[in-house]
Amino acid sequence: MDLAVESLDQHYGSAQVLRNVGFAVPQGSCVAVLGRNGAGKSTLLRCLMGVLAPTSGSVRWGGEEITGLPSHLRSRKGIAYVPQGREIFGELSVGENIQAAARAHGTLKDGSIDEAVTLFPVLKEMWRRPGGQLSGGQQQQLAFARALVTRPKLLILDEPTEGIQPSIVQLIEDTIASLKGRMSILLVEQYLDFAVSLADHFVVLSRGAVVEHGARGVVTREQLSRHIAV
Ligand SMILES: Nc1ncnc2c1ncn2[C@@H]1O[C@H](COP(=O)(O)OP(=O)(O)OP(=O)(O)O)[C@@H](O)[C@H]1O
Repeated sequence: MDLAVESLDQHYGSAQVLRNVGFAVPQGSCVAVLGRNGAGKSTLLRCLMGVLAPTSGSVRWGGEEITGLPSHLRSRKGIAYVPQGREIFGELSVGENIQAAARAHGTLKDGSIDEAVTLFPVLKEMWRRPGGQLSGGQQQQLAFARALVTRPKLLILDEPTEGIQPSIVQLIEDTIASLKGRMSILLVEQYLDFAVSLADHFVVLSRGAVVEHGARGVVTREQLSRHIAV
């Protein structure tokens, strides 16, 4: 299933934050959305997940219009979201965090939890520990596991390297690489090297507008970094 975003506009009050944004995530591909702080990346993802209603424009998933669909129905349709800051339940244990996600998606007893924990063995070791006591990297792995137990067709990742120590960045990169092809991935990043090593296609946002886009091998690193470097 393809995700197609067309002519998306978003305002916060009188401030326009997204301007005529359009791009696609073809089935099985990995698309990176790049841009500086404040470029509108998180706002775009909130519109894609139904957390915010765009002022205008459309989002289609497998050809179906989902622009007005609430978040929980988007996730039912196979779209999973790992938000910036991860938003895990700090009071709940690692196991409870993962089980709650699987229960909500009806995948509690179909092996999805074992599959997700196999990817992140540290979560097995920390199973009874409150999520709030994990390190940033461990919380990121927990957030990934929570998304993966829903067996998504599209995984949306908002800055997965933010606040993560270098050794875990490599693990997250390897994990995303291993998921490529099994599901579509929409990766929002500020860290160019990370995005370049994973994505097939790049979309660069600046002040809410798409200022560059292109496939790996077509768009150059200079074109990508021009709008990202401070
Ligand atoms: N709730 C809000 N109300 C008003 N303005 C907002 C709100 N959320 C974000 N903004 C503004 O919208 C613009 C885009 O913010 P957004 O968080 O989408 O950017 P971003 O590219 O994700 O940045 P970052 O990398 O810092 O997360 C910024 O100027 C920001 O200050």
